[in-house]
Amino acid sequence: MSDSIVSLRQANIYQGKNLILSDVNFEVQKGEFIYMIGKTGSGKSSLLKTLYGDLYLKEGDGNVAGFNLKDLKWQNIPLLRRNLGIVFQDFRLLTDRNVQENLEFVLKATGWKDKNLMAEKIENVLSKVGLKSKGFKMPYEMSGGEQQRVDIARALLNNPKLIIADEPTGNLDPDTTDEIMQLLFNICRDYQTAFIMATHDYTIIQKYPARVVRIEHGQMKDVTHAGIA
Ligand SMILES: Nc1ncnc2c1ncn2[C@@H]1O[C@H](COP(=O)(O)OP(=O)(O)OP(=O)(O)O)[C@@H](O)[C@H]1O
Repeated sequence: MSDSIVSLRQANIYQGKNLILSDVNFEVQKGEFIYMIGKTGSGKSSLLKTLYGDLYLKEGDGNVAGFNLKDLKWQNIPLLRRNLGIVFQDFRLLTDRNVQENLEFVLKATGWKDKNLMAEKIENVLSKVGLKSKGFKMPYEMSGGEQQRVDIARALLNNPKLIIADEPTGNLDPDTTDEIMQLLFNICRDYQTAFIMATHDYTIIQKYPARVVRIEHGQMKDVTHAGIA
């Protein structure tokens, strides 16, 4: 079986009629950690949205976790998302529900029914992110770092092959950023989960080196060995 989790070939990425990125060729293998850098407005989010089916791939070929982006029907988008984890800068937790209920909400929405299995799974992902027995907490009772851990736990619920993280440390102080980066790298190593992480923070990349792609002038380039400055 192929270990390719993402494959884009000669992909052109549009926002409406505007061509944002052209001729993108991008491969991600199982268990790979990749940083995506680029100035504000360069097209990072547009690319990530294409990978999780929020933007339609009009030109070129694309495959993500076994789903062909080119003939992805809207009915199949939830199925694609079930194979991915998505982590945002602003956590996006439901503020009127506790941690347990936030996670249960996602499980139910993705077809889980058995109460005991759901409780087991929730305990399992919370322990993976170091929040065992914190299920009763409300989001507003938690620090930014803890909320980001819940967001990561939520992304892990369906054992994704790929986690897409759009600036996951953007709202965190340097110490908490460190904790979250260690957590992401541990998940990548222990479960062979691939990561694509958009970031503006080059100190993270220096501290936790991995493959780097840069989005610039409507193109994507692999700059891992070229330096990031
Ligand atoms: N919904 C939209 N409709 C039309 N154009 C959009 C839309 N979203 C983004 N764009 C445009 O697409 C281009 C790329 O934006 P995108 O959000 O992908 O950049 P980015 O690199 O993720 O930026 P940032 O680092 O600020 O998040 C920008 O010119 C932006 O104005």
